[in-house]
This record gives sequence, structure tokens and C-alpha cells, in this order.
Amino acid sequence: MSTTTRPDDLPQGVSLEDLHGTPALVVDIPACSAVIHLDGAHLTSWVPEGEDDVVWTSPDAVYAEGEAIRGGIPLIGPWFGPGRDGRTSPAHGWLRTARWELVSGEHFHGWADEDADVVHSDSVAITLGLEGADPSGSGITAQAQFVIGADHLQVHLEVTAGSEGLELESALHTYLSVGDVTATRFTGLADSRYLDNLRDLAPTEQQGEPVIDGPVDRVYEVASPVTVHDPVLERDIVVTPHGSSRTVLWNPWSDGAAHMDDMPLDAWRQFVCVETAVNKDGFVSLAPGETHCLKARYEISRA
Ligand SMILES: O=P(O)(O)OC[C@H]1O[C@@H](O)[C@H](O)[C@@H](O)[C@@H]1O
Repeated sequence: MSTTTRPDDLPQGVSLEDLHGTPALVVDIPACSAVIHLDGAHLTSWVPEGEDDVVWTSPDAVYAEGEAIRGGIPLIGPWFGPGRDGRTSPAHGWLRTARWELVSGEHFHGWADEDADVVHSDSVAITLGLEGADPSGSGITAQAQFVIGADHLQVHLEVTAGSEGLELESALHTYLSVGDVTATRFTGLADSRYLDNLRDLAPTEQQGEPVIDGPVDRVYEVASPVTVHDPVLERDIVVTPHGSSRTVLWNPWSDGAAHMDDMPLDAWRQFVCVETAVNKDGFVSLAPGETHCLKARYEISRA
């Protein structure tokens, strides 16, 4: 993968900086600010103008090549969690710990969204690529694109099989920032089916919309928009997926957070993960050289 934009040629308002001792792209344009670390092509902040950060990143996150950053949008693949066999390591695959390279950065002063048929103003598009990192040697590659503005964040994750076929699991493991997860309400998951990862992936029927009143780790058979209603921050976050088959809902609650060194004890209240995914029995079969694109668009709305 060739680097087509040198750091010196990045558009105005985008710079490559050293953050926490690792390289990161810092976006600072009138519409928003954002940070994307090259390790994991990992977005750790998106602050639309006049808003609080839309993603939550742990103040205790570890930033180092080969480490997974806690929070933001980890890019998961080519397997999810311990993989479909339940034994694959590292957890959630190697996309999130590999160092990606900058492919391009562009500034759009007004552009049309082919999916949503709307025109956005003032955005940057940043593309990162990953080649030569596949430890299996089959040559799996990946590309990630972030389109970032005031009214939207779009994330595209493309994974391309190498010389062998691939049973792909991938996810945008997004930590959405909320005022108090126990007060959060959802639209879009009601009356669907899910696998409950806290009960050996037991198939379960969702009754009404879920609430977070204990640890939650569920793989929903949902590939349509999910809205997170946050009465504390008085905003809704709408997650619109494309190319997915599943939506994962995760919060570790206090019990799970107590086992995580990279998260303060009480921080579980401040986020909920709504993950656009192809995983578990919703994986995607790719022929050698074939690509799958997973996308999500994040938008804020205020009542
Ligand atoms: O601690 P990690 O590897 O980032 O994973 C966090 C969680 O990620 C979620 O996506 C999984 O469904 C959970 O099972 C897992 O605990």
C-alpha cells in the first residue's frame, strides 16, 4: 500500500502528531475536532462543534505499538473476541493492534453522501491502510476511511482476503459516550433475537428495548439503525450500519470494569458499546482476494 499523502501534504486542519508517545492524526477544523491513532487506525475522539465528545476513551488507556487502546472505535478483525472456535488469540484479532499507514487526507468544503442523499459541509476524509501485518502469512489487507464533520462521522472498514479464502468476522467496536449508562434508552433492538455472551451464547428473545441494569454482552441479529437516547447529556446518537449482519451491545458494569487495568473503576457508567459487526454466525465468507466493506454513520440529534 503506497502512502499517497505525505504528512507535509495533509490538508489544512489535519496534522500528524506525537500523542502519548505514538503517532496520531489530529483534526482541528471549524466543524469539529478528532484524533485517529495510527496504531489500530483507532479514532479516540470526535467532538463536533458545540458538542461533547461523542466517543468515550479511557483516561487510563495504554498507547503503545501492539497494545489495544481502551475506548474510541477499535477496528476489530479478522476475528471477533476469541473467534468462532472460541480459542483464537489475540482477542478481537490483530487489526486493532497493528500500526496502519496514512494513505490520504482530503478536505471537503461541501460534499454529497451517496447513501443518505444529503449534502454535508466542511469535512475531512482520512484513509489508512494495512498491508504486511497478517501473521498467518496469507496476506489479508485492510483499509479504513473516516469522513469527519460537524453533523456526521462515517467509518468504513474494508478487509480483503489474501491468497486463501477467509471466514471474516469484523466490527466497529464503538464506545459511545453517555451521561449515565443506566439512564440510557435504545431504539432499534426491540423484539429481536440475540446471542447472550454472558450465558454461553444462549439464543435469547429481546422483550421490548434493552436497558442496562447489569453487565450486558449481546450479539443482536440486527443490521438496521440503532439510536441511543441519552437523557443526561440531552442528546441522541444514531448509528446507521451498512454491510453488517449483527449489532453487539456491550457494557461491563462494575464487575467487569474491576478486572480491567485500563479503565477507572467507575468509568463503566460513561459509555455503551454499540458495535456494527459481521460476527458469530453472521460472519462473511470471502474468496481469495475478495473484499468486505463494513460501514457505520454516527449522527447526533438533540430534541
Ligand atoms: O477487552 P476487549 O478485548 O477490548 O473486549 C471487550 C468486550 O468487547 C465486546 O465486543 C465483546 O462482546 C465482549 O465479550 C468483550 O469483553
